Amino acid sequence: MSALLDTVARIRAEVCALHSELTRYGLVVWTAGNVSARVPGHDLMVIKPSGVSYDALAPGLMVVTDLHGVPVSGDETAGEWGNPDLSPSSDTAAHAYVYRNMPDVGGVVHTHSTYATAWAARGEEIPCVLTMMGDEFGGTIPIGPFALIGDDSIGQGIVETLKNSNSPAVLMQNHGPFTIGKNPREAVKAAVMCEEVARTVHIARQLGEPLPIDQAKIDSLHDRYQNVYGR
Ligand SMILES: O=C(CO)[C@@H](O)[C@H](O)COP(=O)(O)O
Repeated sequence: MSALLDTVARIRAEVCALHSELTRYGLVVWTAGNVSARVPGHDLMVIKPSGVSYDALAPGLMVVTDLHGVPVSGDETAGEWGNPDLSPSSDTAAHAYVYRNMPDVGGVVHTHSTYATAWAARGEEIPCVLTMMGDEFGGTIPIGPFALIGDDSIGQGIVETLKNSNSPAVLMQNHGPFTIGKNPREAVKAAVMCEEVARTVHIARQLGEPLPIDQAKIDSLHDRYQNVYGR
């Protein structure tokens, strides 16, 4: 049990700190965005509490839930994880559905970053017209279906859209980006990159028609960035 407690404490600190990246890169306003992480080897996840300001977050406020989004109570965890006054993020069901159905995913992020959400509002995928998109997304950033918040609907849309895609980002229609990664830091990185390319392609569109990149070249970019870059 103590190894698990240590692991959860480390992940709570990591998830808490990663929310600073959302504010640092201007991806969120007020409390509208969240990061979660899987607890490896356990049917547990750690996620931001709902409605708490980013500057008030602390590791001990991160909520531990099972993979159905149900908070794990203090009784079950020797009082170490319970936050009786805090609810997990309102997007918890979506994050939990992703962890249940995508076993390789270790982190999930949701924001309403401006440019990516503007593409989502139009229901338009972002075409792969930048080498940075080939690198990070391996193609277009797809649109997911419209889904209401609160149950598995958003999670189903994320999984259905991303399971056959290279992209770690999906723009849920009329809502905003959800990103995944093998760990929460990678999911945050995808959220940062998603907003950056959404902004750049939007600006390019104001000036003319962006040039597409051949799929073979996109595949080459993606392979290099995923397997060679930074190693
Ligand atoms: O999309 C929405 C609401 O429309 C959510 O992303 C919330 O804005 C997240 O708030 P928390 O419950 O995570 O504080």
